[in-house]
Amino acid sequence: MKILLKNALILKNAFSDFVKENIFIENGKIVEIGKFQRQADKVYDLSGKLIMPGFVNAHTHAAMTLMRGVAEDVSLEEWLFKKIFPIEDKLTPEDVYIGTMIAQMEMARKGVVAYVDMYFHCEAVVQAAIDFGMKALITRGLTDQSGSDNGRLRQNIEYFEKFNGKDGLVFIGFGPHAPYSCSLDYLDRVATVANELGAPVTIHLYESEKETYSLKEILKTKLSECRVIFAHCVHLKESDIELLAKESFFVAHSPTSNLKLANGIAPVSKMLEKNIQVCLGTDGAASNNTLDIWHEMRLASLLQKARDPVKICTTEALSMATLTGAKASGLTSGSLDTGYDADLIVLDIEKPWYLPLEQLKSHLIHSANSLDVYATMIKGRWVYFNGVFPTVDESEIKNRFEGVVQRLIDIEN
Ligand SMILES: CSC[C@H]1O[C@@H](n2cnc3c(O)ncnc32)[C@H](O)[C@@H]1O
Ligand SMILES: [Zn+2]
Repeated sequence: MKILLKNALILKNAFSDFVKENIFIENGKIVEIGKFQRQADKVYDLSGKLIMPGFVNAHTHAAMTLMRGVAEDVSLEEWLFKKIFPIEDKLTPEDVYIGTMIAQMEMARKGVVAYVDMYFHCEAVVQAAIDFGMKALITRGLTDQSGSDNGRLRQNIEYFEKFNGKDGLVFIGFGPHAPYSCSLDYLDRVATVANELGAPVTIHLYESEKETYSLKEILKTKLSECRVIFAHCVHLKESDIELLAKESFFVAHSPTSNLKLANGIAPVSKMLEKNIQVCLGTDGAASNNTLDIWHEMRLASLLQKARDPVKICTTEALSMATLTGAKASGLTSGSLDTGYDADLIVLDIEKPWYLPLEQLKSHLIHSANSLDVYATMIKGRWVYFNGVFPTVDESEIKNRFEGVVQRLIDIEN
C-alpha cells in the first residue's frame, strides 16, 4: 500500500523546524519526505493540518480504565492496597482485553502511538495491541511478597518466548512491580533473565516518601546491566540522581498521578541537569484519570517552571513525549524520517488557539488540546481518523466494557 500525505506542515522531530512538504509511505514505512510528485494508492490532502511524531506513553497499566474514578481522594497506600488490589483479584483475561482496548482507543484519539504496560493476563494485552494495531512494550507485573512469586516470572518468560516481536507491534519486557513488593534476590533473578534475553525492565521507584529502600543496594543486582524504565522517581536523594545518569536507564515521569495520590513532584529539572533520560507516562487511568500525554507534557513543564522559568522548555517537553519515550521502550517511533515506521499524528491547527502560527512549537505544549488530534497512524495504518477507529468496532467494545464494569459492581454488592 502506497500512501501520500500532502499539503500539511511537518514537524519531523522535537528539535526540527516546521516545513511544508509531502510524506510518502510504503508498506508502513516512510519512504520520502520532501517536495515531490508521486503516484499513490491513497492520497490525503491535509491542508490546515500539522503532521508530527506520535507520542509514547512510557508508563501505564492500560486495563485500569476499568477502575477509572473508583478510588478518588485517597493516598497511594489506601488506593492500591484497599481499593485497587481487591478489584484486580477479580479480573479475567477478557476483562483485561476490554479495559486495554478502551485505553488504546483513548490513547489513539489523543495521539499516542506506543505505550509501555505493566499488568497481568498479558496474553490479553498482547491480543488487544495486535487487534487494535498499536505498538506496545508489554511487561508482566512481578512480585514475590509472600515469599513466592507464584510462577509470575515463568509466565513473563513464556510471554517473551511466544509474543516478543509479534507483528512488529508487540515487544515483551519484564515488570518487577517495586522494591517494596520484590525482594532483592528476586529482583536479581528477574534482571538476570531479562539481561540474558536482551529484554527491557520497568519498575516503580521512590513513588511515595514512605519508600526508604536503597537504590545503591538495588543496583548491586543485575538490574544495573539492564535497560530499565524507572517509573515515578519522586523521592530521589541527590546521590540517587547520580546513579540514574546512565545510557541504559530512563525515568518515566507521571506528574498527574504523583499529584493526585499526594506523592509530590519529581525533581525533573535536577534529573535533566544530570542528563538523565526522562520520558513521560500517564500511569493507569485509575490514578490519573486520563491517558493524555499532552496533559502530562504541559503539567511536567509547568511544575518545573514553578521554580525555574527556563525548565522544562518546549523542545525538551516534546522530546520527552516522543524521542526519549521511543528510545526507552525500544519502539522505533518518535521521529519522522526516511526508513522509519510511519508512526505519526495529524493535528488540526486551524483553531484560534494555534495563532499566531509563528509560535506553533510553544502552542503544542502550552495551548494545544489533545482532542485536536485529527488522525493517528501506526506503521502506516490509521488507527484513528476524524472521529472513527478504523481497526475496531467502537460500539461493540464500549458495550462489552460496560458489561465488565457492571459484573464487577455486581460482585461487590
Ligand atoms: C502487578 S501488575 C502492576 C500493578 O501495579 C499497580 N499499580 C498501578 N499504579 C500503580 C502505582 O502508581 N504505584 C504502584 N502500583 C501501581 C496495578 O494496580 C497493578 O496491580
Ligand atoms: Zn504505575
